[in-house]
Amino acid sequence: MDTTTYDVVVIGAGPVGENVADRVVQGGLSAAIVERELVGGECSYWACMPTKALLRSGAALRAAREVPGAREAVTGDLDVAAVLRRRDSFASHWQDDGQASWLEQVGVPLYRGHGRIGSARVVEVTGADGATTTLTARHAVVVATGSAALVPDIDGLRAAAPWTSRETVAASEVPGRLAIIGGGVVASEMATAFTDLGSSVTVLARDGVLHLAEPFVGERVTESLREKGVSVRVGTEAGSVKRAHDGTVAITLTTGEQVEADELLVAIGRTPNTQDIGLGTVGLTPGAWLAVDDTMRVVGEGGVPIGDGWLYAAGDVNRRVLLTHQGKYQARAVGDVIVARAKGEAVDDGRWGRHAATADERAVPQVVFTDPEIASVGLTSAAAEAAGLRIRVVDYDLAATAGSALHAEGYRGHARMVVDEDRTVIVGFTLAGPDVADMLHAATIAVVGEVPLDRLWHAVPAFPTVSEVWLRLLETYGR
Ligand SMILES: Cc1cc2nc3c(=O)[nH]c(=O)nc-3n(C[C@H](O)[C@H](O)[C@H](O)COP(=O)(O)OP(=O)(O)OC[C@H]3O[C@@H](n4cnc5c(N)ncnc54)[C@H](O)[C@@H]3O)c2cc1C
Ligand SMILES: NC(=O)c1ccc[n+]([C@@H]2O[C@H](COP(=O)([O-])OP(=O)(O)OC[C@H]3O[C@@H](n4cnc5c(N)ncnc54)[C@H](O)[C@@H]3O)[C@@H](O)[C@H]2O)c1
Repeated sequence: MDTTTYDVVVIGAGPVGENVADRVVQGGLSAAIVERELVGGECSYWACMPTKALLRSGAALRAAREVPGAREAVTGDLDVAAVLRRRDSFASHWQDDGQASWLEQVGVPLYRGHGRIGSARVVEVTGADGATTTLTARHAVVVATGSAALVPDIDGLRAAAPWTSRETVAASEVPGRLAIIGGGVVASEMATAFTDLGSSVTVLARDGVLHLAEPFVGERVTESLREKGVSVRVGTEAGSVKRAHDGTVAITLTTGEQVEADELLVAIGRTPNTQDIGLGTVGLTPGAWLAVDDTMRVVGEGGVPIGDGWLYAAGDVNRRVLLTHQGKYQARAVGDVIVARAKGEAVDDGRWGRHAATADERAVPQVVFTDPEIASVGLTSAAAEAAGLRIRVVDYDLAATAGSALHAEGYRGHARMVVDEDRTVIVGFTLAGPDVADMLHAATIAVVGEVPLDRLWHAVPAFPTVSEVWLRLLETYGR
């Protein structure tokens, strides 16, 4: 048995683990990383990148069809094989050499195998050959093991071999009929992608489509999916599932109705990858999400850090925000705080401090790549009210901007800004419309910077762009 010591040991080389290790090394400490599957994690091979590659061709074709002049040049439909090839290339053909060599370049040794906490500051790595390597951390162990698709206990579901996001994103063929359980982000994006690719899609959205967003979001995405021929069944729940010998999947709803499909995607949320990482050795429950303090130290009962604070958790596994960019933001804070503590430097963990992931609470940006695109940051009006803020909601029709008319014929879109009336700052912003994704960062800056509306009047949007909606929202609010 081989034993090696580093300042920091990171379990999981997804986008978050990679960034923690890099940050630690940039801070002058040594770090090793453990990965049981592919360096790059879910995001690179089965999530962010390949899903967006699947969606982009359909969006580009729609965009061309909405502009006279370009429309006439479009003579056919999507080339499905070419879309899948592009997806394969964005998933690096499920090979991680590129990301593994990046680790080498930044000076982070990679241990391939399954990592488990053996005791305080000790990680046991079991390789594919069954051999175990023991890694000891002088300062910290960081759990960045991410999450996996949650498969509910529906009668017959597991036996029917449903697709999770992984099989869907990596599909080599487009099913004729695709049923989806769930109405969240994965369900909405995959319903859009597979409809574009030619599947006949049914969405079983128990709680509605994107129901946690501003209400106009779910309405517009549902309307657009239905216009494309998707059967969106809101308020319906699967009671049982059975796959016949010919491969057909029959989903019996709790109402007794039946939906048939060739494949069934289950997209009802995530479960943490903590079942088998040795949590029992530190008094935590295997399979649980890891609760953390403001500097991402894992805490047990009563919010007290484990041991002397040597165990950290970042990314999906701590359940704060299940998004790559936000996990990487946590990774930067975690890497820096571990270095600061190791060197005996001051820890800056106050609100908006260098070592705290404050934006996780009130300023999370997200883009959902549906048609229309949804871009949001901060609190929805409902969440702001629930948080006890005195708010004013300001709405504007994106189609009423000069830029939108130029952008596409029949442009449909909407913007909402949620203003905290006591401080006259924006606490939430949501956009729905074609190509709104890249307009989001302006809103994120306004929310994080807590820029007073009076000052925003001096941020003049260029004419004629869709971003002129900023001026229109201020005018609607009044000066
Ligand atoms: C279909 C889909 C689409 C998405 N699209 C987006 C998007 O467009 N934008 C966005 O921001 N987010 C998106 N997300 C979310 C994003 O994928 C996650 O938030 C992100 O991958 C989390 O990163 P992570 O490093 O915490 O975990 P992961 O990416 O899950 O990486 C964890 C790594 O740890 C490894 N691991 C686990 N256990 C062990 C162990 N015991 N030993 C060794 N290694 C281990 C895993 O193999 C994995 O490589 C999407 C998610 C899904 C499912
Ligand atoms: N573009 C992006 O940013 C992007 C894209 C895809 C995924 N993601 C991330 O991946 C995570 C997982 O996505 P997701 O769509 O699986 O989860 P989600 O939490 O977004 O949505 C889950 C949906 O399933 C429904 N649901 C829950 N339990 C159910 C049940 N038993 N039966 C029927 N419906 C049920 C919920 O009402 C909800 O609509 C998200 O948290 C998201 O942050 C992000």
